[in-house]
Amino acid sequence: MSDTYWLVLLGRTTPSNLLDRVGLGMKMLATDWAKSAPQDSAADLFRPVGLISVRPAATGWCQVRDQELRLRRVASEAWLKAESLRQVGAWAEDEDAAFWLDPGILPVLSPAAPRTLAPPADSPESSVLGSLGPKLSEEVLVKLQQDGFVIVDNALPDTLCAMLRGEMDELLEKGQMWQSQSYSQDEGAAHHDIFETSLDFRQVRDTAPTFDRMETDQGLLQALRRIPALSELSMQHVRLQINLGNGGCYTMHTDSGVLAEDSTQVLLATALFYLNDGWEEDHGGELRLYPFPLPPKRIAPRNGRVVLFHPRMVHEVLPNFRKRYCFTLWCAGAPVNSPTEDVDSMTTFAAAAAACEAGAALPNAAASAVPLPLRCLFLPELRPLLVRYVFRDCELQSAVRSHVGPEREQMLEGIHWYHQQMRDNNPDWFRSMLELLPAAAADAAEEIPVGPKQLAWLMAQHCHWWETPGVKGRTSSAAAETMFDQHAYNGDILCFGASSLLPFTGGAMMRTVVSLIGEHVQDLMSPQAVAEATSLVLQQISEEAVTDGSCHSYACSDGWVPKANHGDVPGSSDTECCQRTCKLFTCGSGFVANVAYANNVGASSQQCCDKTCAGMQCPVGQHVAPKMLNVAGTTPEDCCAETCESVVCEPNYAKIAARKEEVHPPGQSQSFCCEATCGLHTCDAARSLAQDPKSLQLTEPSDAKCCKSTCGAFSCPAGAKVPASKERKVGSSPAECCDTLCGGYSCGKGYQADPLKAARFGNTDEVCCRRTCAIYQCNVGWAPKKNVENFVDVGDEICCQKKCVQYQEKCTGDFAPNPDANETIGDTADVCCSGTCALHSCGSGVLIPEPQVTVGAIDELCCEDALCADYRGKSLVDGCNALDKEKCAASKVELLNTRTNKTDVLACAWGDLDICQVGRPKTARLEGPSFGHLGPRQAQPASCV
Ligand SMILES: O=C(O)CCC(=O)C(=O)O
Ligand SMILES: [Fe+2]
Repeated sequence: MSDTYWLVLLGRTTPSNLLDRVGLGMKMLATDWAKSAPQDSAADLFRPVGLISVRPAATGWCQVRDQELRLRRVASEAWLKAESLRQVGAWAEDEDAAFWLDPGILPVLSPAAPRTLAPPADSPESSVLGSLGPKLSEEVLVKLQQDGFVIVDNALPDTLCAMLRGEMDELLEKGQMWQSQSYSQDEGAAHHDIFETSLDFRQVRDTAPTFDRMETDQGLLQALRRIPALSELSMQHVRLQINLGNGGCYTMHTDSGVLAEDSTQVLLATALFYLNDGWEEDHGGELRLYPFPLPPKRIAPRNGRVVLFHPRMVHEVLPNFRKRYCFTLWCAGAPVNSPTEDVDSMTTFAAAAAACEAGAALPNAAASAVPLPLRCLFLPELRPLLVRYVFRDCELQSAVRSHVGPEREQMLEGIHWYHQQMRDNNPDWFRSMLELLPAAAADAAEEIPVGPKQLAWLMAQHCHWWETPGVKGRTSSAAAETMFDQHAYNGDILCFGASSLLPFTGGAMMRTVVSLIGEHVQDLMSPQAVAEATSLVLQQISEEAVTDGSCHSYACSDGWVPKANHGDVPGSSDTECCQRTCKLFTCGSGFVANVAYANNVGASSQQCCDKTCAGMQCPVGQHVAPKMLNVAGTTPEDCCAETCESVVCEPNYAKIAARKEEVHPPGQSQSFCCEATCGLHTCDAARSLAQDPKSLQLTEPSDAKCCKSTCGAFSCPAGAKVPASKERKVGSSPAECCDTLCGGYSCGKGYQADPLKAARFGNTDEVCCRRTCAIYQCNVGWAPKKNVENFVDVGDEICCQKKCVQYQEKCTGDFAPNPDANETIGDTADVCCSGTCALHSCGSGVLIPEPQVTVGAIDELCCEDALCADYRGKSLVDGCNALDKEKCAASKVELLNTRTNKTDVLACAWGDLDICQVGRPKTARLEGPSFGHLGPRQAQPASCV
């Protein structure tokens, strides 16, 4: 295919001879276009007056030199309708004075041409998202603009990703996130395992300072503003999200809408940032985009990856099995005043297209040139509707697996109803064509003749997700308006003008399309052209039908649809010409019919039915719920319910073994899974029965199963008896029931049986026996007595004899205490005390004065000279000693009697020892004066004291 294209110039003057210079085919084409061009009036006829060959420049735009235009103008004078030229392109203001043609007006099979982008701005300093700007290259932005989405890897450095994960973890931990809901907070169903938050929730800004900075960060906005349609981007809204796994996922949805209830700030771009280190396939959680008419696209949530897309693009998150981090920047323009009309809930494509065009805020008014309902293919606002129809099964499955809670059923009913409405309210041919587009778009786009592939390709190329605002003189989309501008439209070989019908007839499906839209074509073409076109098509169709005996004229029966190449297949029966639809199929076991597939071609359970829960492998402790056995379901959440296995029975109830694997009815886990045990049974006490502790876990309680005889009914052997405490106890043996009586007990050594205790319970010496002296321990002051070993009533008096230590205090009078005898056995003064001199009889001399004071029993201690009494108490007794014999007799000595304090005068006399002595001289030795001491003195030499 050549890169050179022809611009047809229409004018009101005679055709220029310039046209002669081009080939005949091209001239005919131009003439055809001119015929179908709308005429201001009959007199004011537009004709093709010139052709300019154009070649797209590197930017994708086509440049037509001013010089060349001028040349044509000179040559053909008034041939150019300036306004229409302005409408298809823009006059550049630069000195080149070149005219730039929007690629939208080029023949539709031309390669896609990107728009020019604004030049890149300097990356903002200290931007958190600073690393992102350089990644959003021209190529990336162009791709985004065309496909409606783009994936950018390594957009954020690993260190930043780790830090952001940390802040998100902290938010979750501190209760700063809410459970995600689909649709709206009030009426939506909960998304299980997903938590979200935004900067204005609680203390999120303080806890997550890096995210806080992101709100005003220019890194992303500045790059996106290079796309003309996004040049007004002014702010971004930060949304954080953690998915805990367990299959948590987001249902299919779009992000389009307004940011806050009181504002009409419209979202213009969504940026999803992923922070999942080490993502692997079995972690799940991929994003699935529906860039219709392109087929759905799965995108792994890899660390540092950013996915940019149009908020109107339907998307979902597939079941996720690991903690998954994601944050979103929703980019919006300045607030606008007129609210967007809600076309999202409409079910008739044609009506929705009409509503779009009526809504002042919607840009694609020019699409009205295309027959309804085909117009909605070219109105990006309606893409979500088309996606919801084509991927209706996906939408239902997505809603099932992503929600929990009682609202889910209601929601599913709503979605199902919506799909049915779409089916009922739109023509079959259009719906089947819609369904062909994604597969067709996935194929290479080169092939001709024209069919759904090209239509899909046409949509993808020329109906861009974002429209270019602000092109001179225009209020709506450049691409769409150009595409459907009447001039361009009528010159477009694919847009159903008379000459464009033929290529479609190559395929039977498209022939159907053409014949069905025939009536609409009338709106666009002169009656004559329509008549020609229609007869041409019909002629060709009938020729084919007649000449080749093909299925073309065969109408399929109910439940059958034409084969893809219907017109080319020979035959005249359902089996030859048609394919069975699921409407005729009866689902096999393990499958259940789904009305949504009724019109699908198919004749197998896989094609026509949903799997029921019957084959589901439920997790441990769960089983397929009986009510789900014949119901569609693909996840354990849909299909499984708790079995008795995981139920904990209340006390005195036991699990019913046979029901372990069974699912219990909701709210009846106890009554269904558990049965009473003997723990609940009351035994018949009147029959001396009591609960058998071993039976507590037994089920089906009865006296026979749960009770045993009590000891009250048992007779113990001699010497034992049932104690009162065991009377109600279960038992029937001496060991269980009987306690020994003392009468049956043999006392140990040192003990004697106590007859008084014979009837008492006991089996110890202490309880049953009396102690004998044999084991009696005498107290201090007592010593064991002999021959009393068998005495009972033990005590010191009986078993022991006194020691002298007890007697000491009685050693008085003529006796004195004798500690030496303390340990001696005895209880008399003779044995225990010391005798004093009072008890002594002197052999010579006389007893000393106060003899009880002195312990002793010999003369030396107890006796003194009889004269001692005279001398006692006298002093200076030696006053005679120095005198000689003569003086002696004449001398006297005065003695002081200290007791009486009287002085005695005593004569000296010559004594036997030839010394002068006082009085009657004696041999007794007189010690110095020492009188008056008290207390016993023992072993003192006898002296006069
Ligand atoms: O988690 C994702 O990948 C997408 C989340 C999303 O679509 C949303 O929050 O609107
Ligand atoms: Fe979303």
